[in-house]
Amino acid sequence: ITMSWGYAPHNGPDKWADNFPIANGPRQSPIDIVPGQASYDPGLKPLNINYDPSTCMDILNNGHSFQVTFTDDTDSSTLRDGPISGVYRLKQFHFHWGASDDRGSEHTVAGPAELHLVHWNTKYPSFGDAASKPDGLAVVGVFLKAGDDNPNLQKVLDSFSAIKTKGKQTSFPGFDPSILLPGSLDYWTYDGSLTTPPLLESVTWIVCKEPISVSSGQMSQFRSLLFTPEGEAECCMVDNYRPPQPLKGRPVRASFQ
Ligand SMILES: CCCCCOc1ccc(S(N)(=O)=O)cc1
Ligand SMILES: [Zn+2]
Repeated sequence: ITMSWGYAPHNGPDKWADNFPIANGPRQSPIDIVPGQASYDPGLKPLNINYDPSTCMDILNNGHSFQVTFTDDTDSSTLRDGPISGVYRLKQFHFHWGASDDRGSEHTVAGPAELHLVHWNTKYPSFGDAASKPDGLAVVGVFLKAGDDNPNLQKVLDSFSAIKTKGKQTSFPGFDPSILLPGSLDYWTYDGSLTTPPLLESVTWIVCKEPISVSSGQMSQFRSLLFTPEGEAECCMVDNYRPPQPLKGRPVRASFQ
């Protein structure tokens, strides 16, 4: 029986190396970002993000998080510039969050949750192919900070009743994920990996300095999702984040002073 990885004591982050030895690799994510230790790189360009809402298709509970998936057969929703070269296409976005407002982000500047917008390098034929290349993926990370209600988030949360359990999916057309981005696109960047199995070391991480807000009530809605499929004993989808991994000498650059 193949191991089903998760976030519980028996199959969580401390056990992933058993089936995915790259978990102890040289460029694992997330990391603890220490603002004072990042080095400002004047050569870093501003992020160039262009999303077309018509590429937004559906929202899915995959048993680890929920994800909003985009059609990626054209260069309609793209990420360019910043620390990357070439054109990367938006594939999906998802979140990681905690059981309480004091934890849940993956990159630790910390907070109750973190948004990941996942893009793949169009020099490769597909996301799956790009995911195995050192320059294959670029993930934009945005911290969520406990505070005011975030109306831009509410549209996503309002779909949760249709995707409460693992495997449920519903159509989610016309959503523009750029409304989830903070006002400033100042960022830190470093070379890392997927933060869930298969933990492939193919991600250029681009972590925004400025958070977006989320209210405690909205965080409770995240926590109403389930890890478990319909008909199984209910297990709330919380604490679906990997703790920070060793930096192993990697430089962390800042796009701002
Ligand atoms: C080759 C199949 C890979 C399926 C998994 O895809 C992922 C996994 C993690 C992330 S994350 N938390 O690092 O943004 C992004 C995409
Ligand atoms: Zn993620």
